[in-house]
Amino acid sequence: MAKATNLGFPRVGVRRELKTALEAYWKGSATAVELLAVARELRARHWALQRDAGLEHVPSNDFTLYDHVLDMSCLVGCVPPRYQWDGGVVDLDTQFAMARGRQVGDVDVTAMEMTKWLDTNYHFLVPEFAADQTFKVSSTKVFDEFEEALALGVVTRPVLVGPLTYVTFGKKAADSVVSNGDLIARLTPVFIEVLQRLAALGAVWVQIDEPALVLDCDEADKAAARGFYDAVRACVPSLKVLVATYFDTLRDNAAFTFSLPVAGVHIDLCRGEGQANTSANDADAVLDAAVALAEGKVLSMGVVDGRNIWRNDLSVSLRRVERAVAALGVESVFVAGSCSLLHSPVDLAAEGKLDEQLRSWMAFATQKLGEIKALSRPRAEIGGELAASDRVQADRRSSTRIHDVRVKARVASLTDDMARRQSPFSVRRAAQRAAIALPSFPTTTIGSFPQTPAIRKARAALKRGELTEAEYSAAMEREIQLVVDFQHEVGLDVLVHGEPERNDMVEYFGEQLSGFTFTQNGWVQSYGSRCVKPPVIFGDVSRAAPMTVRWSKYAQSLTTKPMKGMLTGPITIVQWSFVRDDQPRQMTSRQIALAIRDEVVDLEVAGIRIIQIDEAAVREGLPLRRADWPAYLTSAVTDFGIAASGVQDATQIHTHMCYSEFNTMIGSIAAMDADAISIECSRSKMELLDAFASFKYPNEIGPGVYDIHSPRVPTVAEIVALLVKAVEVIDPRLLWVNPDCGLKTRGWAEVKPALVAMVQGATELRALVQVTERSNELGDAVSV
Ligand SMILES: CN1c2c(nc(N)[nH]c2=O)NC[C@@H]1CNc1ccc(C(=O)N[C@@H](CCC(=O)N[C@@H](CCC(=O)N[C@@H](CCC(=O)O)C(=O)O)C(=O)O)C(=O)O)cc1
Ligand SMILES: N[C@@H](CCS)C(=O)O
Ligand SMILES: [Zn+2]
Repeated sequence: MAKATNLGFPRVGVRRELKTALEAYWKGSATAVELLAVARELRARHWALQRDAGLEHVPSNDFTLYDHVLDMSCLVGCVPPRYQWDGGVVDLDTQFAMARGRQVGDVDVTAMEMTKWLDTNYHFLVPEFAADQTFKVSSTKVFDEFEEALALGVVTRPVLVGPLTYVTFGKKAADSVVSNGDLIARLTPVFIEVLQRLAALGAVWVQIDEPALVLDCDEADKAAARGFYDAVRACVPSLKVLVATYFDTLRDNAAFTFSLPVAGVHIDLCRGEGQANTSANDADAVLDAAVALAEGKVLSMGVVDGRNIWRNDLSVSLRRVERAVAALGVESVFVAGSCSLLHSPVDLAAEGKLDEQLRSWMAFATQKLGEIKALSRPRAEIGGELAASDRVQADRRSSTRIHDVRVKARVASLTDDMARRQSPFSVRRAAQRAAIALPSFPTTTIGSFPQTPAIRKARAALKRGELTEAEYSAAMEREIQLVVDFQHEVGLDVLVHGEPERNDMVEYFGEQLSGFTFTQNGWVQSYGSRCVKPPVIFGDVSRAAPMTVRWSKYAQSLTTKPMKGMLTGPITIVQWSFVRDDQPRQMTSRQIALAIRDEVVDLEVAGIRIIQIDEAAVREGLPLRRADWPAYLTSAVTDFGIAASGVQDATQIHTHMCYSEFNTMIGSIAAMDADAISIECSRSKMELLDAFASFKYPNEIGPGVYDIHSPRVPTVAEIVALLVKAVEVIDPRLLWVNPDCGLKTRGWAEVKPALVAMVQGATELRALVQVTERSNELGDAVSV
């Protein structure tokens, strides 16, 4: 009936083969040839899988060794000067230096900035545009991979990040007056050269990803994008271009997008309907509007959710496909995932231990290929699939496992004052200063310490039944002792237990909360070789028993210094889980907020005086359209308040957020009213602090002083320079000193010197800036 197509497939491999190969290469235990062989094998496997599933359009260049936006920067030769690129083809080690920084011999370069890909937990490397930025074709990857697939008998649809999106998410040098339009114009001949070469190699279709079109778009940027697509049409008329949009609907950009001179447009028909962070969009209305605009074009229908694991309701989706086919004709409709399947785990068949009923409700990337194919076929041919899908949907709807009347009653009985601390910040601050003795510029870390192979081995052994619970606990307690000893030795002021017992900051809580289930191999790439296994929320959430108290209590027993309790907040748990799609996300996060509140109160009762509730993903969850922000932010602030406000004034609540631009939501961050917040700042050289400074953020703040996502060890001078920048804009009495984020991805060899440098930096700052606290009222501090 219609064409079965796909926008992108996960790269890591069902057993995270790419991760293993990359990390071996970085460690020096594998050669580039070995790494590239693994990559080639993965590509071949994934192309074969898609071809064998019957897909007619299979993507290429969706694979990457690190990040597809980094690949674009290499393709167009956008390599910042600090990498001393020779201007030829960007080689492997230059690419990895851009991704991770490099510190070898005399060479010491920082990595490029990394940030979230729209509202996902995937991180991309932010393109950097110099004032006089020029572009030229500087990589052969997209051609090589097209030819590689061709040799295997698959004519693929190469994928490129579109110029509007590439430029929108890039960063211009501070001294630059170049506009997005200028950059798009400079990129146009480079793209045309690439597209001409692809056409010459035999490409029929090319997919140009423009998720920027689901954002609030500038008219000038849209005009520049039109100029680009006009030029492509004129210069490469034989190539059919599919403009792919996803993660939200096009709304006021729909008419513009469908008016572009391209062969097809892909739209996301899964966001909205209770899944996105947006006000619910009626997918039928979105589809009807698109069909009306798609005259003469292919409409690619993103009906299979690329960002969740629930099985598709084939009856609902098929009706939509049939409506589009009736209006546009069979040749003009593609069936597809809503976005690249990059955001889904690879294969449900790799799950040996999932509860059978829950498993029957799920589909991972491999299963989604089957759903796409089924939806492309005539109704008469898929009777069996439709009946099975209807059974699954009915089973899920009527399951008693989903609903818990006690949880619903507790949410219904919430009152406004449960979301507010007892006293305002200035009163709490006085109580906290009396209860917790700290120097000026107190030093702390974000929570995790290196997750060493020994820790992971112990956990794997526990899972296999080779270690008893008691043996595992003893091993984790030894790790905690080690981490506490180290923090004493270095001289940190507020200690952490190091989170050795956690596989992941969200999955760990998901494993202990009712209403969640979790997978064995449901890995999804987060950045580079780093993956997460998002837990699955299938029902009402509650806390069966304390989750972290025993570890924090044990850690506190080892020291007289304050031991910070460590929790993950409700918005982050929702954002980094696969979320139920049968109720609004706000209801799910409210239930989790109550569970976290109980844990916070239990930590306080256990003697923990500082408790951090990580809301690392609160910015990432911000809806893509401004119109949807108020509802999300109001709910997020309330959830945090509910989680944080069960404690006394003297208990200090911290929060932590990473990789975010905060300008857009600084008022809401202030309204969360955490006593202290730590944020990522160092890759952006404290630029992110500007939002806090210009807002006059009222509470305490710890701007990250070194980048933990890079193996590079910072110098004391660098840290002091960043801190001096920070005291220029932030009241010094409010300033904390901490890294950007948790240290779990680093090794001790890097963490030790880095934290020594950080504590030394704080000491030097104390000598440079004396802070006198004359009263509890802020605004009259003296800094010299
Ligand atoms: C802070 N960040 C996080 C994000 N999202 C999360 N869900 N969690 C986060 O912490 N998003 C933003 C940032 C940056 N993103 C990440 C993402 C991932 C990591 C990371 O370190 N991932 C680890 C995997 C962590 C994990 O689940 N570990 C498990 C399983 C370990 C394992 O691989 N076991 C082996 C056997 C081990 C052996 O025998 O030696 C196996 O199963 O094969 C655990 O510890 O138990 C990664 O390595 O990718 C960080 C930041
Ligand atoms: N407490 C967590 C926060 C990461 S965002 C950690 O330190 O890893
Ligand atoms: Zn973080």
